Amino acid sequence: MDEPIVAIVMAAGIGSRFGGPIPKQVTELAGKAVVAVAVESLAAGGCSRAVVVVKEGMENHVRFALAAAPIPVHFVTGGNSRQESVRRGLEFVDSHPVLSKASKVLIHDAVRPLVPAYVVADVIKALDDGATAVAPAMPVVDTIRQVDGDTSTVVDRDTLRAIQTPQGFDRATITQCHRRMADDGVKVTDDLSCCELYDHQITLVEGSRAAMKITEPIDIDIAEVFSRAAAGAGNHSGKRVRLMATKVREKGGMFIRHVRRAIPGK
Ligand SMILES: Nc1ccn([C@@H]2O[C@H](COP(=O)(O)OP(=O)(O)OP(=O)(O)O)[C@@H](O)[C@H]2O)c(=O)n1
Ligand SMILES: C[C@](O)(CO)[C@H](O)COP(=O)(O)O
Repeated sequence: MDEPIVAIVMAAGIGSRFGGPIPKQVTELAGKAVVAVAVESLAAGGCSRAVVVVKEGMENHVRFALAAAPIPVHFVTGGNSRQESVRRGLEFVDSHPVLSKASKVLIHDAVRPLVPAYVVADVIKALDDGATAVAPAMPVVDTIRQVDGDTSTVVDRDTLRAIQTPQGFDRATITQCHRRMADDGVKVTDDLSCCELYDHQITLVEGSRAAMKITEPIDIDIAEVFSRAAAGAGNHSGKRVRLMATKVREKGGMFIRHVRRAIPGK
C-alpha cells in the first residue's frame, strides 16, 4: 500500500481577531464549514489523510462539519498555542500505526480554506523532489516600513515574501524539530521557521492570493469572492482561475485599446 500523504489541519484556535459567536474555523463558507473546505482543498491537491487539531470541547462540532470529508479524518485536541497544537498533531501521527508510515506531512491552517489544489500539489512535489521544508510564498504588494519607536525605515519589498500554508515537511525532521523547540522553550509563528531554527534548508514555492488566511471579519467576505471565482471555473486545480484572470486582464487591455481607437483624437 502506498504511504499516506498526511495533512495536519490546524483548527484549535479561538479566533480572537475574528470575534463573533461562531469560531471562524466552523463559520460557513460556500455552504460548508471553513474547515471542511480546507480539507477538500488539501484532498484535491493530493493529501490522503487529514488529522484535524481541534479546540477542546469543539470536537463534535468539527466532526459533524467533516462528516462528508473526501478523505479519512482523525481528530486531536489542540493546545494553547498554534505551535503546541502542531506538536500534538505531529505526536499523534508519529504514534499512529498507519499515519506513521508517512514520510511527508503537510501542516495547514484550517482558516486558509481556499488554497488552490495546484499549490498543495506543488508543496508535495517539492518534497518528492527532495526538499525538507517547503512553504508557499507570495510577493509583497504594499510598501513596507520597519518601525523603531517613533521612526521607521522603508524596507526593500522585493526581498520580502508573505508565507502561507500548507507547509510541507519530511515528517521525521519536523517532528524532531518541534520536540527540540518544546525542550528549548523556543516560540515561532510558523513551522518553516521551526526547521530553519535547527539549520534545515527551506524551500519556497509559488503561493496564491486565494490561500489567504481568514483572520478578521471582512476576510470571510473576501473568501466568498474567491470561492465564487473558483466555482465559476468548474473543477480545476486552481491554475485555470489564475489563467482566466490573466486572459481577462489581457482581453480587458485589448478592449481598452479598441475603445481608445474609437475615440477621435485618442
Ligand atoms: N492554539 C491554537 C491557535 C491557532 N490554531 C490554528 O492556527 C491557524 C492560524 O492561526 P490564527 O489565524 O491566528 O487563528 P487564531 O489563533 O484562532 O486567531 P487569533 O490569533 O485571532 O485568536 C488557525 O487555523 C487556528 O485555528 C491552532 O490550531 N491552535
Ligand atoms: C502559519 C502562518 O499562517 C504562516 O503565515 C502564520 O504564521 C499564522 O499566524 P497566526 O498569528 O497564528 O495566524
